Amino acid sequence: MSGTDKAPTRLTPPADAVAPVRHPDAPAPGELLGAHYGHCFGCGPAQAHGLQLRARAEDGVRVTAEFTVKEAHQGAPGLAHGGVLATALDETLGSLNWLLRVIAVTGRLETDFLRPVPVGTVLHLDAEITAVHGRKIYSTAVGRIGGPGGPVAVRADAVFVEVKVDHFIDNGRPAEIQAAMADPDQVRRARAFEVNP
Ligand SMILES: CCCCCCCC/C=C\CCCCCCCC(=O)SCCNC(=O)CCNC(=O)[C@H](O)C(C)(C)COP(=O)(O)OP(=O)(O)OC[C@H]1O[C@@H](n2cnc3c(N)ncnc32)[C@H](O)[C@@H]1OP(=O)(O)O
Repeated sequence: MSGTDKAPTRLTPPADAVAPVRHPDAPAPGELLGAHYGHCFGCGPAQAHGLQLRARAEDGVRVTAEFTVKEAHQGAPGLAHGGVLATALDETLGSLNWLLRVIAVTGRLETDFLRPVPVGTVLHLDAEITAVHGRKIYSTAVGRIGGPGGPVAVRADAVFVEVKVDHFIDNGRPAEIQAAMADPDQVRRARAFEVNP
């Protein structure tokens, strides 16, 4: 049965969930994670109107990230679109899985929008993994405005589900998959994931 056939309402880890373990080869605290894919709408440098979010490893299983809201990201005049803000949270939460050396996709993402976020604002994101249960990775994030210690504008809780690289090969478009496989860095990463489950 696929995830879409179930009632995926739980964001609270089960009682037998375990604490996340930072992989020994995870990027050092302070290190930029870099884009996982050049054309990613969340982090890719090749996406002119994308978020171009930059995430940085922190201690433990935590990342911080910044996203500058641009004109292309508006919903209401002069304000960030809620879906774009959800994307920033999704991307930041997704980047956490690098610290476990696990490939995972978003299963569930629950977002609270607490304050409007004007164009030109730098959104300061802070995310951490809270628990792991089998293939499920539970995480939480906040986005602040006016500085890393500013008021919380958005927050989210999520469940990511671990997948194999076949998830992308089987479901992605052949042209993009072939291009990604031709990128030596991408292949290196995919291999690293395969040998470091
Ligand atoms: C060769 C080329 C190179 C490639 C290199 C790739 C490297 C890339 C690196 C990193 C990429 C990350 C990309 C980041 C982008 C930002 C993050 C996104 O936006 S990701 C896109 C949005 N998300 C999706 O498109 C998921 C679509 N959904 C699915 O594919 C499936 O539904 C999936 C994989 C999530 C689950 O399907 P199942 O058949 O594999 O597994 P089942 O058995 O259904 O679930 C496993 C466990 O997870 C729970 N689960 C499943 N769905 C859930 C949900 N929605 N909420 C809560 N729990 C859920 C289930 O209850 C089950 O739990 P129990 O083991 O029984 O305890």
